[in-house]
Amino acid sequence: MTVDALGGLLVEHALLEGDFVLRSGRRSSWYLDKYRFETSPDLLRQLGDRLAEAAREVEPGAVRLAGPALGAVALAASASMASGLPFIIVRGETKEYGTANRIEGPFERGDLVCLVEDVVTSGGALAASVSALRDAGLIVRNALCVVDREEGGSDALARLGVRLRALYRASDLLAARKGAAKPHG
Ligand SMILES: O=P(O)(O)OC[C@H]1O[C@H](OP(=O)(O)OP(=O)(O)O)[C@H](O)[C@@H]1O
Ligand SMILES: O=C(O)c1cc(=O)[nH]c(=O)[nH]1
Repeated sequence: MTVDALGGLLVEHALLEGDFVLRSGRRSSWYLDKYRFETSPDLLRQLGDRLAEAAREVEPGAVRLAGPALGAVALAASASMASGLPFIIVRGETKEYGTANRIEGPFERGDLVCLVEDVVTSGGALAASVSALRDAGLIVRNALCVVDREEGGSDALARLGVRLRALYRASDLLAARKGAAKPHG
């Protein structure tokens, strides 16, 4: 499948129009519902293949992928299967019982990881994951996402010393949507 064809399927399956409050508190007239593409086995496989390829390019020395919960876990799992790299899961909050982990899955201090995210808007969610990973002694220099909404996330991450590579820019997806977005609700 070509990059453009996969982008078209993301729009077809997941682009919603309406009035949405985003994680950052901003409002938007559109929303890319990642769970609509991550729950499709064909799309998940295709995205995992592309994220694995991108991880090899941007961080060839990575020994693990890292997926922030919840949305990026399926993507990290798919990219892990495609690349053979193990992955870890970054919780939003430390678990309050059992292992009391913030980061799930085995790792060693000093491991170089490549972050995998679904959608980046302000970069706030990824910045929190970068802090959690660095606090645990992991090295993070690169992050991948499926869609960069181009609303400051890349610059915010750059200020933390993390480069963001997106499979798709929102402006390209929106330009190609040709009325494919679904009304929400
Ligand atoms: O770049 P930001 O401004 O931080 O916004 C993007 C983040 O917000 C969404 O997560 P959401 O809060 O929907 O969490 P979920 O993965 O738990 O569903 C999205 O999946 C990113 O993680
Ligand atoms: O910024 C967000 O919260 C956000 C935007 C978007 O398009 N999709 C999503 O899952 N989250």
